[in-house]
Amino acid sequence: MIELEGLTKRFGTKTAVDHLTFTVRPGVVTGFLGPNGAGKSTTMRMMLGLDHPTSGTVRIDGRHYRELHEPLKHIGALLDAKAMHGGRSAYHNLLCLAQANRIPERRVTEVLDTVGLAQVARKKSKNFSMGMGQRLGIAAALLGDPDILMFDEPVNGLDPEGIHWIRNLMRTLATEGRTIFVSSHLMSEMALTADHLIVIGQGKLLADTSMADFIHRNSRSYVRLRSPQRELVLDVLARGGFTEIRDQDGVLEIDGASTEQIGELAAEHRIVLHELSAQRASLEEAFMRMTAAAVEYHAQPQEPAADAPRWGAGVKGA
Ligand SMILES: Nc1ncnc2c1ncn2[C@@H]1O[C@H](COP(=O)(O)OP(=O)(O)OP(=O)(O)O)[C@@H](O)[C@H]1O
Repeated sequence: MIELEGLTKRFGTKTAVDHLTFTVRPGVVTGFLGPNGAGKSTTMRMMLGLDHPTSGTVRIDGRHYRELHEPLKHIGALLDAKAMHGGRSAYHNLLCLAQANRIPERRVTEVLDTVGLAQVARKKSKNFSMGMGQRLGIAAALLGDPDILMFDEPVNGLDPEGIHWIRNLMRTLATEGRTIFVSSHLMSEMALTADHLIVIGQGKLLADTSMADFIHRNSRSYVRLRSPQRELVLDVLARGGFTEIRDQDGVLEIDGASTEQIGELAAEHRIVLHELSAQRASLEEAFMRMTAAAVEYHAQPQEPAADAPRWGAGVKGA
């Protein structure tokens, strides 16, 4: 378990992390999200004792990082995969780490097997591809067989097979009862991997909730409908009190309605439907919606294109 209480970090006048209080629990994958510059890396560095908090505390299994005896056996982390010694082989890099942390040499072979680098174990790590370097960094995190694992952007540089592999690895590690804390900018990947989310913006906590709840609270859900009797549908919907409707090239998107309500209304008026489906926003849309106000560096605002959909009451684009 990782517990943060009032964790704060200032760099001069810049407050990178602002009174963060949350707990990362075992047995689930917890995703750590935030726009660029939100303070994710700084938070992770403080969790590992690499940066000192200006105020507040981080506890790893109830203790400060510096109080941990043989820390790699408690917490393993992938922060910067390039941190390895390039002139050494993968095996030698891990062996040095194992020896410095009183970890038996057999673990080196085990973790190289786990991450799929056994065949290239004797090759110098400076010749590794980005994906292989990432796997080596993950092997280092796993070396002490820790109960807590922290991964900063673990899928960086991995190909689709590698991404699938790390997703399964994280889920398996969580199933074993470990605490898994992972940051990523790849929302589609996060949606498949994480059970719980911590979201920060400008150093502050924005959400600490389950994945399902986060998407539910921050997304727009609507009913999508296609019918050859569009005019009749619009008329019936208006009379039924459904006024939040957007027309997207003949496909109607109706807010504040359920498929049951619309389906029954259509049946009552003998309307032919070619499509009727409930739509829910993706994690990416939910994230964009929640963090819009907390993005540090906005792109220059641009005039919307003439055909861009606009929102308001009534039928749009009709
Ligand atoms: N050593 C430092 N000195 C001064 N400012 C820093 C330092 N490290 C981070 N910052 C600032 O603190 C803020 C948070 O940075 P951090 O790298 O933690 O964000 P992040 O969420 O990890 O961003 P990204 O998603 O882009 O990696 C940023 O504004 C950054 O410029």
